[in-house]
Amino acid sequence: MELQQMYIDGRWVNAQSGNTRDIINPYNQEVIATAVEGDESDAKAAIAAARQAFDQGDWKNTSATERGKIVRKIADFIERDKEELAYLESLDTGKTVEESRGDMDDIAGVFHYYAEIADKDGGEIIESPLPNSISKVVHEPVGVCGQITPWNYPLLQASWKLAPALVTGNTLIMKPSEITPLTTVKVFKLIEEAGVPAGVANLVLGAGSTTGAELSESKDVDLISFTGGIATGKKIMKAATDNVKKTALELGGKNPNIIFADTDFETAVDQAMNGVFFHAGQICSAGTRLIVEESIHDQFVEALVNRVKNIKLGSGFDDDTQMGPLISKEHLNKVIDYVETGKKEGVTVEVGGKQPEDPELQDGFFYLPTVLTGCTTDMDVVQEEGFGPVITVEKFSTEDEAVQLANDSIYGLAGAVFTNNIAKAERCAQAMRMGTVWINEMNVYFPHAPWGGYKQSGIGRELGKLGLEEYQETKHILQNIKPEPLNWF
Ligand SMILES: NC(=O)c1ccc[n+]([C@@H]2O[C@H](COP(=O)([O-])OP(=O)(O)OC[C@H]3O[C@@H](n4cnc5c(N)ncnc54)[C@H](O)[C@@H]3O)[C@@H](O)[C@H]2O)c1
Ligand SMILES: C[N+](C)(C)CC=O
Repeated sequence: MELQQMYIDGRWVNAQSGNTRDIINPYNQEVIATAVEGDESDAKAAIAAARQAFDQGDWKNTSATERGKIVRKIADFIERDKEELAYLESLDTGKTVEESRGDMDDIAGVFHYYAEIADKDGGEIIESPLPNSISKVVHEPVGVCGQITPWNYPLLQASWKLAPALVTGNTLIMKPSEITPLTTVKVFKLIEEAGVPAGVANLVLGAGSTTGAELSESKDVDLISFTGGIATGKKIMKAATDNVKKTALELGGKNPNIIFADTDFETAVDQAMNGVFFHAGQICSAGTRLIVEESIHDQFVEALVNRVKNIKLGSGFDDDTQMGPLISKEHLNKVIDYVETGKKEGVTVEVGGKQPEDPELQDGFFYLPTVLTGCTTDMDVVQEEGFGPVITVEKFSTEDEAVQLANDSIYGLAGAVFTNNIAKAERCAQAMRMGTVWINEMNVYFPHAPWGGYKQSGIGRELGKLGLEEYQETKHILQNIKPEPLNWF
């Protein structure tokens, strides 16, 4: 594969230092590509290009219709190159190629959605209390946007930032996770092909502590939009204070899934599995905290365990693989430590709880799908985001208790409730302090609906109209149409 380069001011460039980084396939640890490894100096060059393009370029004054057309082209190109993108995403992350194809459909959908709504906002005339005046509210781009993305959904998370930033007339610098840059590099080629002017969209590659930190700290960046872990989010928020940047944070989750006894049993078991073992649980909104009504707890756990034993681990490119590896050795070790913590806290490992022994999986970063019972809210395994194929099971006996357990968390990203009593489901959904609540559903998201977290799961929203507004300033323009002296002084 060709060297993965940065895209700065309309040119594909190497790092100023000349450094590079090997990109590793998590299935077998083979080097799949080499990427240039930028640092602060490359990030500064990209910020300068974005600043110049915003302050002196035409992008912000290009009509929203025209910007929408260009963003629509990006969507079309993603559809055209879907197979290549899906291949790269699976190679880089280990997820099944079927999942990656689904991601690519979602990603094209995000670019289409924002292309479509780009020119639907003509501002608003509002009532003015002053005589002879016109009062107007308009939206304008924020300016230069830093965008930092994680490794679990590399291109999906990038699309949630790129599409709204571009249609609203901002300029941007994106920094993908240093371990999964492949699809983001490819999409910048499509951005170039679609005719986005030089300097408007810039790509830097490199570690968070260098390139990412520079984007968060720089006084020339007006907005920082970050998706990733809570610890990094806190650092970014602190770094952003210096020039009071706008800050949008999409952070982690520890997402409860409440199962009432009156639910459709088989559906709830199936959805609970999907909710946590999809992409080996490396999903911010994974339903890793199962909260089951006491009367069906044992039966539910038994059904879950029986099915979990049959999950097929393997290469994302094999048709029968249901779950791929974890992203890296470092992350695998975190998941191992997380489960060991649970064991020390007294949980029962019903299934899994270790790495697989299958000789074919020894080169990859695999961990067995794991079910832990006997869990209580005071345990670290229940409170911390494990970000692996591990589900903790708690019991409840009343609706109030279920909601109270679900809300007992520093996180508030997403949650689910399974019941056939819709009034009860609605009451729970209202009481659950989370940015998304699914009723008899799990892990669904689409461009029209806002996504984001309550509490420490983040600040702001992506997707939907709110996801567009993150990239806009709001201006009130008041015009006196019959100016006269006030004669006050
Ligand atoms: N809320 C959401 O929508 C959402 C979506 C996907 C992932 N996530 C969260 O992301 C986390 C997993 O992703 P991760 O391990 O890549 O997260 P991470 O925080 O380690 O890294 C995310 C990005 O931040 C960069 N970074 C690291 N240190 C930095 C610093 N000091 N300054 C600036 N940038 C820095 C990294 O290089 C990477 O690009 C999980 O917690 C998951 O829940 C949240
Ligand atoms: C936001 N989502 C669900 C696509 C990915 C979270 O990790």
